[in-house]
Amino acid sequence: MTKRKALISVSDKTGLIEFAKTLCELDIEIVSTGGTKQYLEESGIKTTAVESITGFSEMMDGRVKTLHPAIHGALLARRDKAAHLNDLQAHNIQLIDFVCVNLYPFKQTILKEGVGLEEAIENIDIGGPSMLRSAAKNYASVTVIVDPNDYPIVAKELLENQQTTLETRAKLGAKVFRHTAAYDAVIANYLTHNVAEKNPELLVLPYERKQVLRYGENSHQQATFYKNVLPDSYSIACCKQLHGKELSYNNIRDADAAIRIVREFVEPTVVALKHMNPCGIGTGATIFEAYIQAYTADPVSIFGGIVVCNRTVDLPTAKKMHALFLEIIIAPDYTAEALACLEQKKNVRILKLDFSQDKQAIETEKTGVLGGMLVQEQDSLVEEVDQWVCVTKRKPTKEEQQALVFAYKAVKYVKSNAIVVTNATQTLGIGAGQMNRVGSVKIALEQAKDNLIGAVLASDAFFPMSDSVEYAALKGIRAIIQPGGSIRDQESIEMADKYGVTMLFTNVRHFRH
Ligand SMILES: NC(=O)c1ncn([C@@H]2O[C@H](COP(=O)(O)O)[C@@H](O)[C@H]2O)c1NC=O
Repeated sequence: MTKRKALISVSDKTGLIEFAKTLCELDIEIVSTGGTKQYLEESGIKTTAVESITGFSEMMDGRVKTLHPAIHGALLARRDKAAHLNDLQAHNIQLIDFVCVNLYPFKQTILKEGVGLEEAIENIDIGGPSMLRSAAKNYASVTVIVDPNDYPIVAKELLENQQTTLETRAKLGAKVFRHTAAYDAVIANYLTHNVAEKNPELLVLPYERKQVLRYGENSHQQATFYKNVLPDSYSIACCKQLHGKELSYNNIRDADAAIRIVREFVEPTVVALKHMNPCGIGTGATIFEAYIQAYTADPVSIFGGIVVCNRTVDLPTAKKMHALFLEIIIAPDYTAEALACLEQKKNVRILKLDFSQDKQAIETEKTGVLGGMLVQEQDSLVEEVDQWVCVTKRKPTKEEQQALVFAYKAVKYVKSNAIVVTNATQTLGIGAGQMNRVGSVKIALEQAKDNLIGAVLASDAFFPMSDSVEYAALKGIRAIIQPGGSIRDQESIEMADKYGVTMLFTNVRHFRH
């Protein structure tokens, strides 16, 4: 009786020797390609060269080695169809029952420094996915392994029963199509980018599971966190957790929102955030100062919130944080004493984020809608402050100008209709997500009411009417920044002039819905 055959052709050799030894123990003949054969034989594992089956030697630098009917016929033949088996016999092809293939490292190649198109193209695997797909299509009879993590389960079943179960083969087959689809998606996106195609007719998104979450937005919703297979600018997906409970769905979204804000600032900055909106943004000469600014911006809302710092957390800052209940702290690093201080609380999630990564936001923004997905560029436009126009008689003082720059950075990250009241180093009042703009103005000013000397106000979009301007002026605001663009801008300008308030137009709107 001819031995059962396993075809092994792998780039990632993890766990291979042990698995191949198990196949030998079970008297399964191993057929392999050049590099894999050499690797196995160096460990004393005897294999048959794939060339002895195809009758062709590998050619074109490995572009063609297993692409042959003797391989694909052996994998695709239905074992329950006499006609298929007759075809095999007619061509003297023997069945292959096991396939163990993983692919040329395309992703790792394109991530290397200075890799050109030619090298990338040579790392597009063709023969490997073809074998995987043939085997996976025929999972009813063929066991296919694309992930070395699956060697143990297959080995176990073979050692116990000489064969794998249909259930396992079906799972492994489905996994293959996920892997080849994701592999092709990375290639497709790379080549699409290469030809600068901005709106391709098909969107293919390779994401890998990072974490199965305990639940989603609410405890009755299932949820999973998937991350882009290609690392992008610094993000919640790249954070390393040093301490505390597992991140939840809401934690991840909030942390993401907070990280986006801190990206905007170069100087030491702390962002405190709750429910996708900042409740305090503070800057200072040191991270301690910045934290105090963010905390005092709204000492009530920060409770149970998320704090992101863009500098190493030191002991004095950690002590202040420790005095509060915070869900998550994110920073580029922590001094040993600061970490020890924060770790006294069992549950607080302490995360480290490498801020040195490229912060240019190249990843697009994707929003799910029922039945589809919207894709847009991130709102990463850098404001050109010298293009802002003062439309009122009164011009901003130097201090007001600094505060207006700070306010306009902050308002961009507040849910529309967004209004922020700030000084030059901290938010003082934040009106978020109201259905009319004057509602947000009132909320922001009510919160800032004890700190309005020298405060400025920013709006993420134009004022449709002059009522907001009047309200702000009556409360003591002396300078306002907004995009402008309403057909009734003139009314707002006149209202500002009436109260001696400065108003700048930026001509750039920053809705955040
Ligand atoms: N061209 C082919 O027919 C072909 N057949 C298998 N491969 C790949 O070659 C790699 C293994 O090659 P080797 O055993 O020679 O080191 C595997 O990642 C496998 O997916 C091929 N390479 C690329 O397409």
